[in-house]
Amino acid sequence: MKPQPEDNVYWSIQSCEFLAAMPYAIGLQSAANAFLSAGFATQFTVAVIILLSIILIISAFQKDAPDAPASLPGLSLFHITPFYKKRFDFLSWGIHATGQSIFQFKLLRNTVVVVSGESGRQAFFSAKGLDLTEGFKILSGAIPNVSGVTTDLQSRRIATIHKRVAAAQREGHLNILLPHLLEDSRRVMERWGTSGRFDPFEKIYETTIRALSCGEIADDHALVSRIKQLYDKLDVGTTPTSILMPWLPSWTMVNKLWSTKEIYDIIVAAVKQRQELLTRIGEGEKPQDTLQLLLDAGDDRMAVVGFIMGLLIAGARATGTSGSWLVTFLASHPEWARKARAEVEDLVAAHTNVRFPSPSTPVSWAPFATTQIAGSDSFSRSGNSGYGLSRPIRPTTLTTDLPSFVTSSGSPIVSTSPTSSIRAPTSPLASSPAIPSPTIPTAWSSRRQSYQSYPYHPQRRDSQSSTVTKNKRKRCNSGSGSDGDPSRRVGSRRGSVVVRKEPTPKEREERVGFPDSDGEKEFELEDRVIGGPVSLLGDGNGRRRRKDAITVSSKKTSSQPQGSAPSSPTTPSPASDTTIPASSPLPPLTSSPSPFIIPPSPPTPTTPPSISHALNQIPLNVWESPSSTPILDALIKETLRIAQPHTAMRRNVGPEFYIDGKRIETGDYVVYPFSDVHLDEDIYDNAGVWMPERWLSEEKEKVPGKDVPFGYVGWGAGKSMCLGTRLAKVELKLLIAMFVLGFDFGVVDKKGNPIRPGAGLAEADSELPSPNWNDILLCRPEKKFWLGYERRKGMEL
Ligand code: HEM
Repeated sequence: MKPQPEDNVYWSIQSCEFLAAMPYAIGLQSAANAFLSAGFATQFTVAVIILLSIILIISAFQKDAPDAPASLPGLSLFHITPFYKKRFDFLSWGIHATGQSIFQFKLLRNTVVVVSGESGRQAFFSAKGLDLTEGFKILSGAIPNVSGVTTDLQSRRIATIHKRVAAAQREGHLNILLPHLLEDSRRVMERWGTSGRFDPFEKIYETTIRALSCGEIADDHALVSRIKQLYDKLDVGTTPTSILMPWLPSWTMVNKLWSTKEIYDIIVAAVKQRQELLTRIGEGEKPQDTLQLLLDAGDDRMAVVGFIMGLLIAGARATGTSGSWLVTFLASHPEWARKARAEVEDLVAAHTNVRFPSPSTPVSWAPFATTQIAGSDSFSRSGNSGYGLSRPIRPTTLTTDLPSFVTSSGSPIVSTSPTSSIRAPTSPLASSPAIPSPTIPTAWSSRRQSYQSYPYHPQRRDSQSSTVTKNKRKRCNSGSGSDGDPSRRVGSRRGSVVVRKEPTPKEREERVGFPDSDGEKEFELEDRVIGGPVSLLGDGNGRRRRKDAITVSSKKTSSQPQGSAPSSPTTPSPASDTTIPASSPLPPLTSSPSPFIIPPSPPTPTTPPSISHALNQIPLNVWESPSSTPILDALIKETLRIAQPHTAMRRNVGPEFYIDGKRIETGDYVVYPFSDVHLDEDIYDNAGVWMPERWLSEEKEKVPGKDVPFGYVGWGAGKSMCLGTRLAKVELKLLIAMFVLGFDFGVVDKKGNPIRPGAGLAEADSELPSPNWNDILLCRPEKKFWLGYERRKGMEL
């Protein structure tokens, strides 16, 4: 019987025949043949593309639920690249395109909800279900991905890491770290030579490695540079494909894997090296650094490696980036560099026995009279005037301030005599080179040696310490130093006792405040070494503390507990105090063969005091006290506001909840761009302009964002505040202090010419570096720039 058309089976067969014939009709059969005969890589790629297309088509036809955030218009495939490559522009566009403060888009199968506005921000930072670690996993690709070591960590492991981060920032540990951080900055800056130019985004990062790792890495410059390169490769390898499809064997993915492996190997080798050292020295003195802290806490090797790998990104990279921007802003705003320099000089005057000359020392900056090279960025040019410019920062659509022109001319006039007259500077920055006292001993030179005393250092000298230490102790105990003149005070600092002529009240007054760019000042100080000891005591736990600083004067001999900074943040009175505070953290000195430290050599009376030596004497609590460092604090705060392009990323681990009436499903990713609050003109006047003064207003109500919930999020907010704030702030302050005391500097173009306003104001202005919020990690401007610098005459780093 002939099948009838109504017969379902008949029509099914007919349909099948038709479908079977169709590929021939449209050429798909030959495509299928080509696909089957292609290699695996092609087959794989084609399969992925087909799969993605299906997902995209399906998602394009999905309708938003009534209480769901508005979806971005357009095909979601086109949202992926801008989210990673032009994030600031993309998110701003999203808000305009949807007309909503909260919207969503798709990253393949992942829903990402973007939150903005005050109430959205409040909900975002307070929501219990929003998890930072889960959010970063998929949305940020810059973290080296080693499952179980840096990613996919159990919450117990994460809690342990947080505990260790806190331990690494306790006062005792920071006190130990402080001189090492200064020494790192000194070594890095010493390598720059006396003048030249450098790319801050390449060079500043090098100073931030030690605090979160160990001497084995931080003391090896080649290794530090290599790590920087490898983390840069991770950044470059962070493409949408490598983040969203990590299983796709693309070239960037392979590169990323390779870099991750190399970083891993470097850190594993350093940890192994330390463990071998510990076996060798047995009960002997252990190194005192963050790695040791982790090992002492009983963490296994993988936990230690994970900590260092992860925090070199979360911590060292963030600190390096902020440091790079800080020096860049200072280079563009000499008036602030001057203020920072004056503040640090005041700290030195108030808390140390080192006397740099009066801030009004007459030096006109003549940069680059001699040419040296920092890294490969060499250039040569003859002497010229300094840079000076207040410049606007315009992340995208932002307002500007008016540039002000400052200039300098002439050659440096540097006195080498402690009693010479000093003329006022004409350069904005070149205000106060050191007139080194030839009689203050350099405890720092001995500290430099301490770095050679690591057991793996080729020049280690183990056994020379005890006699030196004993001899010095004897000299000190003789109580020499009192010459009966009450205006002279005597202090003991690491192997020396210094007699200093007390400055008159007028002289003291002149040292305080910002340098007077026109005024003429004279200053006279006398420093005389009369010998000196340092005694150290162990604390019974294998750690040594420097014993009391010994102070001898015509009236009294006093001692002060050592090794701990005074707990009160109040600033000790400067020279009127007869005791030189002994609270600055110094590497412990001992007669035992330490793997970390060797005792100081006898003081060399002719060596000038170095900046790092001076800064090291400033107690930790002074660095941390807002009343001691208002300028440095304002600089940091403003820099984090305007040059931190962070987008906070979270995943809702459940349950679902609402933000601004819009439902956030369990599993959704939620992001909040910091630009939403930090560039908000309603909170910050001239929000796009770098203006540290906004944080210095004496009237509380004028401090921006004071009454706005989470009005400033530079260190995070809510339950995910930055856990490294304390360390990062100290690191940044030390960095600025070293830089402004050691150098005159300014922004230069590729030919090495200072970028400054003048006849061609508009061009010069457009040349100046301005944060690029589309660069999601560094905020680095698209146009390359350099900082030109010249070492200040007479200043030892
Ligand atoms: C200038 C340097 C630094 C800046 C600007 C900075 C900024 C931030 C910000 C904004 C957050 C919150 C991120 C978010 O909400 O998505 C954060 C979190 C964090 N930071 Fe920092 N940070 C810096 C240095 C450091 C350092 C040195 C460490 C380590 C010692 C560190 C450890 C962390 C950790 C562990 C978190 C995650 C906290 C959590 O999981 O709740 N940071 N940081």
